[in-house]
Amino acid sequence: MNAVMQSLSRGAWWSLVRPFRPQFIQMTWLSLLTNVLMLVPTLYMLQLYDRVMLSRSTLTLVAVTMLAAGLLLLMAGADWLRSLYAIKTGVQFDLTYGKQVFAAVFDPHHVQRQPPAQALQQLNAVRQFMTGQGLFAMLDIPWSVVYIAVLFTLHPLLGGTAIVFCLIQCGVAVWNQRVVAAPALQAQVARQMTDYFIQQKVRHLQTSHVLGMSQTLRQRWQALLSEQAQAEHTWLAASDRSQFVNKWVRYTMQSLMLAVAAWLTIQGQLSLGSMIASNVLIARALQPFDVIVHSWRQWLQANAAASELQALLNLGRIAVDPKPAQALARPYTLILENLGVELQSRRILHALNLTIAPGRVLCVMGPSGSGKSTLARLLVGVVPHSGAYYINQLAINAANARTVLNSVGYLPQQVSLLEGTIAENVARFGALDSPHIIQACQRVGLHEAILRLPQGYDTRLDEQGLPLSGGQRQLLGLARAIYKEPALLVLDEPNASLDEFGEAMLMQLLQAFKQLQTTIVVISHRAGVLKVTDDLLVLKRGEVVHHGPRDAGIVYLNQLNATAPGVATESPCA
Ligand SMILES: Nc1ncnc2c1ncn2[C@@H]1O[C@H](COP(=O)(O)OP(=O)(O)OP(=O)(O)O)[C@@H](O)[C@H]1O
Repeated sequence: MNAVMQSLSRGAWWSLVRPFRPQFIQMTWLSLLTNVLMLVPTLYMLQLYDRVMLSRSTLTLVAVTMLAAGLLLLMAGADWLRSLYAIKTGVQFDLTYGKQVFAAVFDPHHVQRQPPAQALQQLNAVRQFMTGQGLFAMLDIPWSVVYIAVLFTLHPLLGGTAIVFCLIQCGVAVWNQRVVAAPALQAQVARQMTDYFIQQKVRHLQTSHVLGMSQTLRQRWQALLSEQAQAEHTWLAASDRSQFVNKWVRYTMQSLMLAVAAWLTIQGQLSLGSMIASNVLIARALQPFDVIVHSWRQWLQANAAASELQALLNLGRIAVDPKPAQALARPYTLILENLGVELQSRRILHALNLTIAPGRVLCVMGPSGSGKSTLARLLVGVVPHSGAYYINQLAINAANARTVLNSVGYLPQQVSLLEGTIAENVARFGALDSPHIIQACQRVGLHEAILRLPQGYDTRLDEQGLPLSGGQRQLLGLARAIYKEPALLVLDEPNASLDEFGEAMLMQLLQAFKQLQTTIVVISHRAGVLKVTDDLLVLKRGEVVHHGPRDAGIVYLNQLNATAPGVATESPCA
């Protein structure tokens, strides 16, 4: 919690809103107009008491009233225009930062400091403050000076008293910030932690229930909830206390101002009209401070959100709109030179030197945790590395992988289907190219099963891939990988959930893609894949312990299994 609070930097808010300076300047001008025109009711009142009442002229009354009504209409127009500008600026803010936040949240090379939904909520918090009353109050503060100047023209004592009252109101605002800031942030962080806990755990509802974890999870959640309730109670109590003090100070000051004006009137130094006008003027002068005190909570949230957002945007230094993919000519030859991968300060892959040729199937085997999946992710460009990785002599790195790898099919170990229709998932959420979608599903033997679903290819999947079975989800992941015949196909445990028919289909598929000169890398614990394998790579603790043609590899694996069982779960010769 402390870390989050320490990360707050004062400059974050301004650096986020700085691009919108022109709009703020326009709003400031409109604020000037609104605030100057807000003097109209006061001046009107003065005219009525000090001129119309004395002259008893109906014509003057009508003329002054019409002038005041016209000016008030202008004031309402300026205020309305200011609100419109604020709304427009909010939309521009969303358009400017929305894309960047999305890109940063979806950048696989950065460890996320927060869940995606939270980043978007933070964007909302900053935008809401930018377009709300709190910001207008800040723009109005300089015009309090104008009201004080008018009070000075009525009587220097009134002006002096107003300055003292404004300073007191500022003091209350600063005290308010001191009292409320820390509990507000603690409450916000506590709420985020509770929400995050629920979001994460509810995904595995059934497993938690069956394994008897529900009760322990509930206890943990209750502990978090009670922390949140405690933090919110502290915050709301501090906030209510400060609002009460603020209200008391404000009303007392307004009454005192009236008392000073009344005393000056008794002394014959002030007219009756000026006495009433002074009460209106001090209310106007203090109003922005009052709104700021009330909006303090919102301001703190927006400021904290701005700091978190800025940190996120600095992390995600990736192109928001990547350049179109460079056309890498098929087929792909992959070359890894002295390539290493380090994740969270641990060496996962060591000095790999490999050439992976097209039109051949490379099978990667090795014990659990030996780095197979990391190698797969590296080949599809989502893992930063040292050393060199080339495709057809073009160097691939974490920064350019997205724009360079234009034809990749990847099936991760956890299939990771997205919420959406079957067709959308196969087409990778791009334009729905029905012939290719159907072709991919036919190739993996899923087409008939999809047609048997009431809504066929339009069946919606949830984020766990339901209503498809485990094997069907894996086949759908495979269909998504082979969609539009990629030049590079990386399959991580593609047969883990497949029955013998599924496995036979997979062999046929790999044969077919070999004919298309596809570069194929398959990670598997199961020996079945070896039937279509050309080359075998064996990893152990992140190092290549064997790389070469399949048959020599099988001899090596058999020897290894005899001395250290478990390199391949099944015996390759079985
Ligand atoms: N994002 C990560 N951050 C830190 N360490 C990681 C990360 N991903 C993987 N590792 C570590 O890298 C090592 C290799 O993991 P990897 O998933 O590549 O192994 P694997 O050979 O595919 O294992 P399995 O056969 O069990 O799937 C493991 O020790 C794992 O803890």
